[in-house]
Amino acid sequence: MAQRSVDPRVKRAFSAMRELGISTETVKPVLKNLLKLYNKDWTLIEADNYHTLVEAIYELEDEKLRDQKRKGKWVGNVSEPPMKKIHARLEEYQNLDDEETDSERKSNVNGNTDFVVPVAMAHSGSLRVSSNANNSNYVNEDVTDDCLSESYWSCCEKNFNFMLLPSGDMKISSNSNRAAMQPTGFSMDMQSILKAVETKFLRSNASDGSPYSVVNLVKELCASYLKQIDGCTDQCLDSDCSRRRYLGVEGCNDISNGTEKVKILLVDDFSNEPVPEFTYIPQNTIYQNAYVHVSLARIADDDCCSSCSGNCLLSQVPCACARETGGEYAYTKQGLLKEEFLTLYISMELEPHKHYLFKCQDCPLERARNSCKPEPCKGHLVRKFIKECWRKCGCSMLCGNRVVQRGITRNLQVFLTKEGKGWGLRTLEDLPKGAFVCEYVGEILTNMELYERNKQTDENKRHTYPVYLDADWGSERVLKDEDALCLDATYYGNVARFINHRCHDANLLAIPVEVESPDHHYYHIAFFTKVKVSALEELTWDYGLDFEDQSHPIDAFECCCNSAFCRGMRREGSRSLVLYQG
Ligand SMILES: C[S@@+](CC[C@H](N)C(=O)[O-])C[C@H]1O[C@@H](n2cnc3c(N)ncnc32)[C@H](O)[C@@H]1O
Repeated sequence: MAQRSVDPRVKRAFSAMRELGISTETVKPVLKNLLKLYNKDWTLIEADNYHTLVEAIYELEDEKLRDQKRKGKWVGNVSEPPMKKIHARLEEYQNLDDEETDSERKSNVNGNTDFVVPVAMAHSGSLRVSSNANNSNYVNEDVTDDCLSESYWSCCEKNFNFMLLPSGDMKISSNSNRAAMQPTGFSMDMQSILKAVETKFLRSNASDGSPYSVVNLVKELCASYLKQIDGCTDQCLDSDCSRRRYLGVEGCNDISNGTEKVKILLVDDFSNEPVPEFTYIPQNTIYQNAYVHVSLARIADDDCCSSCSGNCLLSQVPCACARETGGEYAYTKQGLLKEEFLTLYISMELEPHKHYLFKCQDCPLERARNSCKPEPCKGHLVRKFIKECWRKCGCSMLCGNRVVQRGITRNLQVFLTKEGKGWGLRTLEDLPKGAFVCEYVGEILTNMELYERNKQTDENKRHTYPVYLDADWGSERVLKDEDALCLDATYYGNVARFINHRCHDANLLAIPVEVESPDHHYYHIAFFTKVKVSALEELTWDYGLDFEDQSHPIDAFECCCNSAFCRGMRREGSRSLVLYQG
C-alpha cells in the first residue's frame, strides 16, 4: 500500500518542538486542533517560531496538571511543573532567535545549529544560508564581491563566530551559540581562521588546480545573511553597497531594541540622512497629565466575557466583547479584519460627509488653541470601535479576538524614501487584505500639553507626529482637558511614526481599538491593510489632512505621495494641518 507522505510543514513543526524537548505525541493533538481553529492557515502557527503552538501545548499541559492536582493525583515538583521548563526553553529559544536570521532559525529548528565548513566542501561548492520560503526574493541569487563593503564584514563578524576545529574544518555559528562552541574548538579571530582553513585545504587538495577561496565562501555567507536579515535585494547589494548604512555604530541593529517580537531594521539606500532621534517604545506611555485609568474594577461584568474559555471566535454565540461591533467579531478566524468592517472604515475615510460628524459645544482642540475665545468646533468623526477581549475575559491569549494586543508580527522595515518624504515604513512580506500591521504608539498627552509643546518648539522642529484620540468625543457634552487626549510620537514612539501620508489611495487604515479602557477617552489606534500589499511596498496612511486649512499654527508639508488623487501638492501660499485624526 502506498504510504501517505507527511506534509513538510508538519514535519518542521514536530522538529521545532523536539528542539524544545516536546514529544511528537504531545504536539500532534494540539497541532491538529490549531489547524482546525485557523482553517489550516499555517502562517499563524509558524509565526514567531511556533509561539502559538508552544503556548497552546503549554496551556493544555497546564490544564492537565491543574486537573490532576484537583483530583489529588499530581506528584511532581511543586516549584517547577514540566511545562514550565518547556516555557523557559521557549523563552531561551526566542531570545536566541533575536540574534538569528530566518534561515539560521530554520537550521536551528532542524537541529542543525552551526555551519561546519569541511575544507572539501568549501572547495567544491558554495555555502548558502538556506532559503526562507516567505522571502524567496532575497536568497539564492548570485552575490558579487562588490557587495562586501566594510560594513558587511563588521556586521558579519558581529553576528557569526568563526572557529577552527581540531580537524581543520571551520565551524560558523551565530553569536548566540558562542557558549556551545567553546569546548570543542579553538576560537580565534576570523581572518586567522580563514587563513588556516585555506592553508589546510591547499596542502591536502591543491593537486586538482581548481580555484579555491574560503574568503570568498565566507563573503558569500555574509552577503546571504545580510540579504536575509534586512530584506536587501540583489539590486541594492550590487549597485552601491558602500552607501548602504546600518543604524548604529556598526553592524545591523533593530530599532525596537528588542522590544518587539520581530526585528525592525532601518536602512538608508540613498544618502547619509541623519538617523531619527527618538526613543522606541512598543506601547503607549503617559507623559504627565493625561488621565488613563485602567483597572479591572472599571470593566463591568457585561463588558467582558469572564465565562468564556479558549478562543471566543469558536463559540456558537458571540461573547459580550462582540457587542461593540454589532454582535459579531471584527476579525476572521485567520486573524484578518472582516470585509464589512473594512468597507465601513474605508467609507468613513473616503466619504466622511456621509457619516456622523460630531460638533462639540466646547471643543478641546479649539480650547487648547485659544482658551479666551475658542472658535467653533470643526467637527469630529464618530467612529466605530473594535473591542478586543482582555484580562477580565476568561478566554486565552490565543483567542481570535485579541489581535492588536499581541503586537507586531509582520516583517517590517524603516527605509529612506526616494521621493523626499524622509523615512518611511515598508513591509518585507506580502500582506493580505485586512492584516494588522502595527499600532500607532506614542506619549499620551492632553491636547493642552500638545499645544504647549508646539508653542515651545522652534519652527524647524514641529511636532509632526501627533494623532488625536477624538473618535468618541461625541459621547460627552464637555470633555475635561485631562480626558481629551492625543498620542505624540515625536520623542517616544514605535514604527508607526514612520508611516507616511498618501492621499486617498493609501494602503493602511487607522482603526480605534478598545482593549483595556471602556470609556474611550483612551484607546489604541491600529493600522490594518485595506488592500493586499506586496513585499517591499511602502505602507501609507491617509492622514486626513485638509491641505487648504490655513488656520492651524503648524506648517504643513508639500505632499509628494504621487497618488493620482493627490490633494496636497504645494500651491502658492498654502498651509495646512499636520495633525491626524485617529
Ligand atoms: C509621521 S511622519 C512620517 C515619517 C517621516 N517621513 C520621517 O522621516 O520621520 C510625518 C512627516 O513625514 C513627512 N511626510 C509624510 N508623508 C509625506 C508626503 N506624502 N509627502 C511629503 N512628506 C511627507 C512630512 O514631513 C510629515 O510631517
